[in-house]
Amino acid sequence: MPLRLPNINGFAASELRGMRVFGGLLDAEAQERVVADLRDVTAAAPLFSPVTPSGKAMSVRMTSAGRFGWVSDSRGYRYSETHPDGVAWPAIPQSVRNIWDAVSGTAREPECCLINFYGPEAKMGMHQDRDETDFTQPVVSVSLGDDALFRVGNRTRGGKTESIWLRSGDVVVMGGEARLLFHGVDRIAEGTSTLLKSAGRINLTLRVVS
Ligand SMILES: O=C(O)CCC(=O)C(=O)O
Ligand SMILES: [Fe+2]
Repeated sequence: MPLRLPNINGFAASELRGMRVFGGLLDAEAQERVVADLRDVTAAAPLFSPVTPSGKAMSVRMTSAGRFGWVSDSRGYRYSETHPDGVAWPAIPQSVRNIWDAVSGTAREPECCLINFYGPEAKMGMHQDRDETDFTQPVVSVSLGDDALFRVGNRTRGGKTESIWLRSGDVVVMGGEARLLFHGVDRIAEGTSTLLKSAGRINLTLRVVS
């Protein structure tokens, strides 16, 4: 996929190793709309604490919206059409789909909106997003709530990395050459945002799965 640098509503993307970073793409009202819509999602598909295949509890809590949700347990990491409780995932809210439409640069629709909730102590180790079928399709990440120190590495594990703080309303497109870069979250800066009722951060990742 060619690397496009769109200018959306006056927002020029900055770049981090080919990831496009739209700083402050969502204004306060847009952020509040998304958070309100996410409350409906988590009411139908509650946040759960995933366990890695090796049996370690992840520090983030998660749930999903869309046809597929991402799950992890002793059987491995995978996409599933049902929540661990057995229910279908709720639809991806329109407020979230609008973000995808603005920045993804693809005609495909997102099939999964993974919702990660980071408490003040949560982090996410360096990983690639590679449970999807088509790596020409981007992953779009939306940050809400407290700031997060986001680290980007290389296409193989290890090597030099670069970090940026992601703030509430920032949107990152991991596409093209940057689609398979290792990335993770080292820490959350507690109390840097008042968007959420409690301290912490929500990150959404929108994905084409099939
Ligand atoms: O929280 C973030 O900014 C990144 C989340 C992520 O990499 C993932 O869910 O795969
Ligand atoms: Fe990821």
